[in-house]
Amino acid sequence: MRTSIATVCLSGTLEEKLDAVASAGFDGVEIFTQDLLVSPTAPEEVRARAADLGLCLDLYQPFRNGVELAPDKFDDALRRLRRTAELMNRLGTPTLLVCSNVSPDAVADDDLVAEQLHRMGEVAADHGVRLAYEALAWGTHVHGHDHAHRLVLAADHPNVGTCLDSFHILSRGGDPASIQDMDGDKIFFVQLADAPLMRLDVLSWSRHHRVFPGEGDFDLVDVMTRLVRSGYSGPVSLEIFNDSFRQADVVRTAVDGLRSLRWLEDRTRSAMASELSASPGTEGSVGAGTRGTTDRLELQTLPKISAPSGWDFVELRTTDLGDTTRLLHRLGFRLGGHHRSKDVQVWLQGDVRVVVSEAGEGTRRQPDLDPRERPGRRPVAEIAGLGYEVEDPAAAYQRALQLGSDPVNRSELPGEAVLRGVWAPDGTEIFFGPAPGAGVPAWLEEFGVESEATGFADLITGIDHVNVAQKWQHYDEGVLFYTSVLALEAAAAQDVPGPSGLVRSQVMRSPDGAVRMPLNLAPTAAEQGSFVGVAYPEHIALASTDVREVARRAMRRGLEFLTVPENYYEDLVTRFDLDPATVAELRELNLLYDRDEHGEFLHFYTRTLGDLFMEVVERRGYQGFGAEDAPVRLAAQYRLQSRETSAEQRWT
Ligand SMILES: O=C(O)c1ccc(O)c(O)c1
Ligand SMILES: [Mg+2]
Repeated sequence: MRTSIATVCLSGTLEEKLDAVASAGFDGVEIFTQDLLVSPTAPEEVRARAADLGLCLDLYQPFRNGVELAPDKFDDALRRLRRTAELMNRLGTPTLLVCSNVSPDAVADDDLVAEQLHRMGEVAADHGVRLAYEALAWGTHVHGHDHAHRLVLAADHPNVGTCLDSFHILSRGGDPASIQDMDGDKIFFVQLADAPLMRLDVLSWSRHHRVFPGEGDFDLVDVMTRLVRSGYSGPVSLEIFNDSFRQADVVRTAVDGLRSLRWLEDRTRSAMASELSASPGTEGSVGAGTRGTTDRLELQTLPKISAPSGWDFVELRTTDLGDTTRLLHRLGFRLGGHHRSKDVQVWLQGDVRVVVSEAGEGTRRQPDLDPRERPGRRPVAEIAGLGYEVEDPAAAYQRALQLGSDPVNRSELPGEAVLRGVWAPDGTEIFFGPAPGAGVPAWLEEFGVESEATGFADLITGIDHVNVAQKWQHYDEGVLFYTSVLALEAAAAQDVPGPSGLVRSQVMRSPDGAVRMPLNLAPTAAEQGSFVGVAYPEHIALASTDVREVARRAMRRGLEFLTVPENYYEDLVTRFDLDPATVAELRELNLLYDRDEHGEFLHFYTRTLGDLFMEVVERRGYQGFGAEDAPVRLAAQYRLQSRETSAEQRWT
């Protein structure tokens, strides 16, 4: 499948965009007029630069208000078209996107429109270019892909075809099924965009909220399936108008974009497996289709994976080993051992394995959280890495690389277990480990752990969820990464009110719930105005069958809890009619409480250590994540942080 991306998706100058698109590995690019006209680079130079980069200039766009015109206005449209076609010849772009008319003056007469498209086709033919007519969702009269295609067929000119854009089709509830009945050779261009479902007028929705495939709610596998059946063989291009993408790092956005297309291509190939196995093709790709076209879309596949079956380990990195390991001890963890060749410890309890390493030079995960750049701040502990148990670690690693992820290099000595990992967009190191057979994982032996059984009653049994902070620039990228690289599924997003802003929260989970990761949108300290603090802290939530006993033991061992305000407990009684003894116990142990239709939820939070805190949860059938309690936590953390910050300011 030939991949392309519109320059409008990306931040920066035209020149920066071309470089990023090429370095990400796209085959081609759509040039937006706006990007060219603000550039000092001549069209011929753009063409040469693209050729040097190995990029095809697939499309030039948009040509607006050029059709569906009153006859007295059409001559000027043809004049503009000639000028545009000349420019396209200099650029070397073969196809021009012609939008349906959005003006109140647009003409509704289909015969006239077909005739105008035919005459435009003649101008295009004179210049050796093609016109791809696209129905904008907010077009005055032409806003459906079927309608646009009927007009194209009626125009009956070899240089006039259809441009399909998934956003315009799906945002109006259009049915993509009709695509498979189109002659693929009459589809001149295809643009893909996903979007979250919203109640918003289609124009605002399209111009601000499009996202890459896999980052929203549209069924693009269905669109792709229809497209394959049509026999279309041209580029599949991304056209995403998105406020965050326009501000994010151009190279990262381009990599994210190509990841979305590769993932979609693979999903489509799987969805069409039985249909396509009937047709000849090379291994891992799809050959000629039912229409007998020799070059219908070829779909590449990725190494197959299933979602992780569990957590292998979490790795904390800290500048204060004492503080961090004390926290673990207070929660009932015991030192499992020291790594035989690295300065790393492992702490164990139940099925939970926490690797603790000391932060050294160049090991910071998020540079803006570096304590050395913030003299006077508390020592930092953070989630550095997450290990997952997967069926086939080598395949999962290969797949992640094919999806454009950067490998993590961990030095290992001969004979030591190989840790295969990649960087998540949020800076976490993601490791693929084998699903455990009998006994302890191989890597644990390097810590001198021979058996995980200890004879202690482990009150903590596993990891309930891990909450990872995402920067707003990379939130959608994070969702796609965890979807495509780990096969997690995205639940609906929620907004949690906090003192420094709404925190967007979205749970990524494996189908059986063994791995659950709420992603949280993290405003950074610098973006917080007067609020000087660390970014949104992350946390590991530990599962327990008796959270009250964990809390009691932790209290005896001196754990600093995040304290819960009395107002919260009063409200609990109002909400749930709890009896006084229960509430007294919750209060004594700093426990929070929630209930849903499935059951009850008891949990507590520790105070934040650096950029990290821990939560211990007891689910009695409950299926949520304590969203009602999160604002209480955010407010308590905010108060502590501003108190600590102002104390520091007094001291410095
Ligand atoms: O928002 C627009 O105007 C616009 C322009 C060109 C397109 O291809 C499109 O899908 C939307
Ligand atoms: Mg479009």
